[in-house]
Amino acid sequence: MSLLSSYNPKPHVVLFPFMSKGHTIPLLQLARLLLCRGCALTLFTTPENRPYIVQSLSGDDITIIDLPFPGNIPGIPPGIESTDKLPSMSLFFSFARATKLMQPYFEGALQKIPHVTCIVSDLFLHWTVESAIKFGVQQLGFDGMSNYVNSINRDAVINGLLSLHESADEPFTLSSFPWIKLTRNDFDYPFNQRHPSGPLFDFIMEMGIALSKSYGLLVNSFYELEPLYVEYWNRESKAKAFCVGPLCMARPPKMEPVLHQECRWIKWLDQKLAKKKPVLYVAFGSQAEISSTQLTEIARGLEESKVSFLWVVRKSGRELGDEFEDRIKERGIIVKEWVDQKRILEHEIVQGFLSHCGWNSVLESISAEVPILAWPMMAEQPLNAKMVVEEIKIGLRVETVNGSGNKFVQAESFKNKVKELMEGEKGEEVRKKVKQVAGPVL
Ligand SMILES: O=c1ccn([C@@H]2O[C@H](COP(=O)(O)OP(=O)(O)O[C@H]3O[C@H](CO)[C@@H](O)[C@H](O)[C@H]3O)[C@@H](O)[C@H]2O)c(=O)[nH]1
Repeated sequence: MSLLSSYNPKPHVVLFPFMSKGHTIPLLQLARLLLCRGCALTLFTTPENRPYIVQSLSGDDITIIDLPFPGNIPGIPPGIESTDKLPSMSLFFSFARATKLMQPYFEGALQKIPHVTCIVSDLFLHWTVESAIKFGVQQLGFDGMSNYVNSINRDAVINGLLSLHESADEPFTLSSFPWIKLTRNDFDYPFNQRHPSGPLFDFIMEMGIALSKSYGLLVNSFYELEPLYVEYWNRESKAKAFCVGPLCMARPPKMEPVLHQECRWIKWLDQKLAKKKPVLYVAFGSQAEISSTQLTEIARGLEESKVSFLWVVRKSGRELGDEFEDRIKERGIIVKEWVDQKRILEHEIVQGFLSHCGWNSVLESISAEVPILAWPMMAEQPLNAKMVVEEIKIGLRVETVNGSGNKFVQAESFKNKVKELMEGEKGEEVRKKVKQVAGPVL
């Protein structure tokens, strides 16, 4: 073969998503956009994640390469290669740190790919930046969070705001955004500590150092949603933010329409539409851990609200009691399978979303013009909830017992807030607002 015939004129992007649904899904959506724009792609994953990738992406211009996921990691059972399958989210850090053992395999494979234009990899895979430097290729980071959250984190850390007060409940004001008041409880471990330290802290610092060596940060957001925060980030940070979202607006995979017709929950939504009964969608992402006691409170709150609801329960559902489904069957449906969340949110009859405020869920809700009832649980979700409720005003928030440090919510708060969102004046206000906010992307 001549040199000329082996030369591929298409830009060739290497994508490496972190093995977590909330991180993989948006990068697969980005992959579809890049394919539509004529790029060739190589996507790295692991054997257990391959089927999910294959069902979401196909075509002549995409190569999928499996790298072995490290074995013998204490606490992580063999075959568990995605964070949503971990026996406990307390293993998240061990899982993320273990990925560094994939570096030699990644570099071995990279060596065989000619003409790589750039590498897009998750910040959790921070070691990929070193690989990119070795191969003389530009790398762009992806962290799946908003500019609002990235900017708040930066402002709080750089200005030492997290160590101001002894109590994690004591409010402080951000230096660059004085209208934002936070407490340390709004941050996840280790940043909810007055003097964060330890292996997880070191890991996050490594991510920061890697980002400073990146060409930039791809952000799943759009400028009009958070202009102040995009501008702040791009003024202050070496790695510039490129807003490429909302990625959920990317063309869905071809197989999805077939699935829709077969889903009992879509048929159920169609029936509610025929009866003009607005539905609240209830779902908490791919990895939230909810205790049985808390599930019971949600169930009672939903039942007593008398609102129609579709609830995706990631557990067996047995915790809800045998008669629960019978009692609510006129008004509610419980789904234990993986659903097409975007499709549900886009259903005309879905008019509210009780959400943990994972960033993908927030963007999917905005794109579908559905207001949110926010119940953040972990990671940056409390900050996303703050943005949803106080900054862009497209949602309400449930009340936790005993203030911000505790995430437990009683049935009464669920009931009252669900009614407020679906039937009250405040619900109407946020419903109007979300349509305005969605304007630029629709
Ligand atoms: O049955 C399901 C369940 C989930 N999803 C999709 O899975 C994604 C879930 O992402 P997200 O809403 O962001 O929640 P998490 O899975 O909790 O996401 C993690 O990753 C996000 C992006 O970094 C962070 O914002 C969250 O805090 C973190 O928990 C969304 O696209 C959903 O549409 C489905 O399609 N079907």
